[in-house]
Order: sequence, then C-alpha cells, then structure tokens
Amino acid sequence: QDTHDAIECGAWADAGECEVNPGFMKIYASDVLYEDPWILAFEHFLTAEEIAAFKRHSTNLVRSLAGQEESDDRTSMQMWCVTDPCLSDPLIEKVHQRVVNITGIPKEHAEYFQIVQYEPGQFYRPHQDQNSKADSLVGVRLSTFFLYLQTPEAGGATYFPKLGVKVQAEAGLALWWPNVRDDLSTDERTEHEAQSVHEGTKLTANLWLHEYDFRTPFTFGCNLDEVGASIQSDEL
Ligand SMILES: O=C(O)CCC(=O)C(=O)O
Ligand SMILES: [Fe+2]
Repeated sequence: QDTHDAIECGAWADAGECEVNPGFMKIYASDVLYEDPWILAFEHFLTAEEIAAFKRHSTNLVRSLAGQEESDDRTSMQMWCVTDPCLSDPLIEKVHQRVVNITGIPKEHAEYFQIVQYEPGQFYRPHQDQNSKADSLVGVRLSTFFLYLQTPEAGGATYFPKLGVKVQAEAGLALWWPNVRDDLSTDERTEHEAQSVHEGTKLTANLWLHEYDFRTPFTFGCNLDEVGASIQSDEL
C-alpha cells in the first residue's frame, strides 16, 4: 500500500500538482532528528535563488538582543525582515508560503523573518525561544522555523543540550521544533544554543510561529509589551 501511495504521489507530482496545490501535496520529506519533542530537519529547503534574496536584504544589521536587551549571551548581528523591500520580496514570500504549507500555521501567526549573522567568536548561549505569555494577544511562540542561509567554515552548530542533538549549519537546511508542550507551558527540552563560529560567516533566519495572529496587532501598533512579543518598534 505504501509503495502504491508513493507511486501515485510521484505521478501527481510529475503532473505539476505540487505547484498547483502546494497546501495538499507534501513536497518536503523531513528527517526526524528527535521524536519527543519533535525536531524535524528539511534538507534543501531553500533554493540558491531564495538564499541570495535573504542575503541581498541582509543590510543594516544591528547587534542582536536576547529578550529585550543587549546581552553577553547573544553576540550576533541581525535585522528584521519587516519592511520593504525585504517584506514583500516574492522570493521571501514564497519561502514563507512553504513554511505555511508544512506547518499549517497561517502566515499572520508568524513574526517576521529575523536574519541573524555570526562572525568568528559570535554565539547565542543556551536559551528557550518561547518568550510570550499564553494570555497575551498573540499567544505563545508555539514553534520555531529556522533557516540556514550560509555555511560557516568551522563551528556554528545548533546544539540542543537536553536532547544531545547537534545540527551542523548548512546553507539551505531548515529545522522546525516546538517551544511549548500541549498545555502551552514552556518545553525546556528544546532549549538550544548557537555554538561559536570559529571560521567564516554563519547566516540564519528565525521565523517564530505564534498561537494567534501576530501580524495584525503588530501592524496596528498595539503595545508589544502587552501583546507579549519580543520585536520592538525601536528596532525597526
Ligand atoms: O543559530 C543557531 O544555531 C540558533 C539561533 C537561535 O537559537 C536563535 O536565534 O534564537
Ligand atoms: Fe533560539
């Protein structure tokens, strides 16, 4: 039966159904790096053209924050893809649509791509991405969809110390992991770190996926402390 389904699926894909009906067709096979909690890896998630688009928009980088302040725990540089030309770049939108197709989490529930660059010696110490209250307007950060945009020459792995999972940064690869448990309490098991880059440059992008619509309250200028989000208007 499985073989039959695979043949059928291949036939539909050859007929162009992946492009016509991307929300239904499962285009990307994932590698299961861990099962409870799920850490899924998607190889070749990004095309070279899409990676180039992210790189083109990686201008005006500023020092990253951890939570809402500068911290010795996070020494990278970053920018939010929250204004044009990054925001409405069709290639960037296409990547986001792919995230929607895989996760089933609507576009509006996502923050904006946060592009992060690490030079040698830069890192992000172990932390948990969930930072937003369950009773806030936007709800918790359910999960993280994480993109690798540039492979450093040495160092720069993503490490989940509680699970013993280590992922080498590799341009084009994507990861998806949960930040909360079913009852929306923080899942400490998915604590993770960006290990120091030793040589070369590592470029990545975070996309944090919320329980509720993030973009509408953000666009209407709601008080972000009240909505429990990390992105601050003075960073834009
Ligand atoms: O760069 C990495 O490997 C992880 C980065 C990270 O955890 C973050 O930016 O929240
Ligand atoms: Fe993180």
